[in-house]
Amino acid sequence: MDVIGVSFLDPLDDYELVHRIGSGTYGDVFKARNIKTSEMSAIKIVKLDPGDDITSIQQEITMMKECKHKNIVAYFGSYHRNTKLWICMEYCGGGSLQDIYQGKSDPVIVNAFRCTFGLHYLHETGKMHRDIKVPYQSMNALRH
Ligand SMILES: Nc1ncnc2c1ncn2[C@@H]1O[C@H](COP(=O)(O)OP(=O)(O)OP(=O)(O)O)[C@@H](O)[C@H]1O
Repeated sequence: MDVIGVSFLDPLDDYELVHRIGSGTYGDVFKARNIKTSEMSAIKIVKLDPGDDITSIQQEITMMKECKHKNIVAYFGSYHRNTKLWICMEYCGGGSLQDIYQGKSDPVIVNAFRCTFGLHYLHETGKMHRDIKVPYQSMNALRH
């Protein structure tokens, strides 16, 4: 079973695991530090057993690799070592977009996010605002 486009080197030569962030469908996700650059990373570690269907995980890797944009989580690379697949990506410490959407985050973040809905409205109505400000008050659920 070969996952395409992964390294067979030891990921622990490049990354130091800091702590476990959580777990998802495929395995645990760890916060990690790049040993050379000190850059923080999130690493998904997936246990692969012989005969496992790797189609979905391969799709996830391919999708991450293809998406290169400053506002999309960056893909750093993957390793297949022993029976584990390590998928390394940019660490996003701000919580999930769903938390922000539901107003469960820092008021500045929630309100900055709310502003993007305002921008959408302005663009739809053909208007441009050149001095958007972020309010710092209510934590009501977002209106959109
Ligand atoms: N790049 C990241 N930076 C910070 N935390 C992350 C990152 N990717 C995942 N996490 C966190 O790790 C945990 C597991 O994420 P994972 O993507 O494996 O599963 P999920 O999104 O919770 O569910 P599913 O596997 O069904 O998509 C979640 O708490 C998630 O917020």
